[in-house]
Amino acid sequence: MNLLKMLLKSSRLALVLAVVTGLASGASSAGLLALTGAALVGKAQGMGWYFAALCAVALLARFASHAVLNWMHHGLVFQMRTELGTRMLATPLRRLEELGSHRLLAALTADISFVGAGLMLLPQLIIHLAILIGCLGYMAWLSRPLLLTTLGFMAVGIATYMLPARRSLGLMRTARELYDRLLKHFDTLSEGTKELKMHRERRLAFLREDLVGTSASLRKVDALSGAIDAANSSWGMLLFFAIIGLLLFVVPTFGGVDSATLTGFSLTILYMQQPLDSVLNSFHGVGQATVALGKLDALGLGQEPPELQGSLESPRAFERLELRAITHAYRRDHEDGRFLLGPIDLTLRPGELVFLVGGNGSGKTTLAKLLIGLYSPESGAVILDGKPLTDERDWERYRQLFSSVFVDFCLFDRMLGLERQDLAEQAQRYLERLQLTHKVRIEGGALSTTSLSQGQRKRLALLTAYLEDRPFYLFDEWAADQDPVFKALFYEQLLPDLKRRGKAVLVITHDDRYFHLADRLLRLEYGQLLPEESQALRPHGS
Ligand SMILES: Nc1ncnc2c1ncn2[C@@H]1O[C@H](COP(=O)(O)OP(=O)(O)OP(=O)(O)O)[C@@H](O)[C@H]1O
Repeated sequence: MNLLKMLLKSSRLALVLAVVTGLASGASSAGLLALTGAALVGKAQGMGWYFAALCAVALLARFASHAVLNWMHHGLVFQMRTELGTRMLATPLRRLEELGSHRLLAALTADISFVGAGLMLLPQLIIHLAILIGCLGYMAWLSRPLLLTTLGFMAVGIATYMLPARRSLGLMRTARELYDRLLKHFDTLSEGTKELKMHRERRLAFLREDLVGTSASLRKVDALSGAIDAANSSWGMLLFFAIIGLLLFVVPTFGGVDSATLTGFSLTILYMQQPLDSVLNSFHGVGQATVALGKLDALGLGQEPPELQGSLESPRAFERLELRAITHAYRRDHEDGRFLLGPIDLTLRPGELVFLVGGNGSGKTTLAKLLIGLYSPESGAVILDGKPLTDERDWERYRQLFSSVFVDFCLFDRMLGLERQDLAEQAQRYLERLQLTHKVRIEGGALSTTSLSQGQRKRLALLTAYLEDRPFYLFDEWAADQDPVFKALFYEQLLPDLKRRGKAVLVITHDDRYFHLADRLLRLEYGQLLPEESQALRPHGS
């Protein structure tokens, strides 16, 4: 039902067109069949032109119906891909992290294609059901008692079909869960290639227990569900031939039915074979699409709120940014493992160079994500220039204040969204400053390469941040991969330059030999911000 609603919502006109042309195709084929039947018993003299005209209508209608269906299918897949991508980006980061990339990938690939294929089946299902109803009407006109016999057989067929079909649907759900697990293994396969290659036992265990194990379970479940559907479809066809057998071999022995009626009945039933076969076979595809749609719903993706529609002017500066008693907790199954950050009170201003330090797992990155609006605080408030952020429009504008480079940064090979007159010259200047001119060129707003060492890639991420030219810069252990010379350049020249330009800069770092360069040193311990240390107490040199 969900599928039908979705289809009606997204392409009502195309659906109507597909059904109308499909019905015209079915009706003209039925007309051809009726004429053939009449001709066989010598009742269609002089109707050759009707036959030719019906052939032309059947051809055109069939072509139009398939063309509309094809166009509709690709339109729907396009629409789903676009909508899903947009909705993923409108979903809170925390939710996306909880889902994991494998589930998102499964949705973007498998679910979209199953839903697309299932939606394609629906118009055909409607057309074929209409043709079947039309045939039943014709049969009622030929002989009511024979129709009742046929309907009796059909009722047995439907009843015996439903039970295995439900089992098959259950198996499809299991298969879909297994597919999620398989994609997680694929993730491991690509991310852990080095570790798997270097350790034979680990590799064999991974292949045997994870990849092959899940893959084999999936094959078993898929094959069983396919076999049930095939058996079901064959059972339906068997009943169908049983009806023909009954008409041809049993009914004549009772007498009372003329040969014209029997011929008409048999031909109609033969004509029903194709739509009936198609209806029976489509249950598998519709079942898969229903399961996929359920998975897409279960992702719980967000929608772009209405307040974000239309133009949105980004703030170019701020005076004072306050975090007031903000908290964040990572929820886990066991409360023992729960990490709570905050409540945190913090005020930051332009022109300040602030270092955020603390042990591994003390909450620095979490605080950074809260600060720049990637996570929403569970309690407390973020106040920008005296005004607390309330709706999504406030938060979206707020996020435009920041340029950030996280540890797991993404390097875009094009300067997306950075159209400016002097972009190329500026980028060239920064490339020189970052000592990358011998490696990378900017060509038509794109980087000539991103295949570089990790330290060089981080410098390119810094280049993008420079070009964004926003009022607040956040670096999460940026210098960790830099050589000592460039590390010194970063702390002693690049950061002070940003400060001189009036930028607020927050640097997450473990490099204690540079702590003395910060205006303020914030220290986190087990999710709590310690009282700020005075300049005199800071380590100077390691
Ligand atoms: N995605 C997540 N899901 C659940 N818990 C998380 C997640 N990310 C972090 N945590 C937990 O939150 C705590 C703080 O993590 P966070 O990454 O903020 O620490 P950090 O101070 O930046 O550490 P490091 O110096 O190692 O980068 C950790 O104890 C970690 O277990």
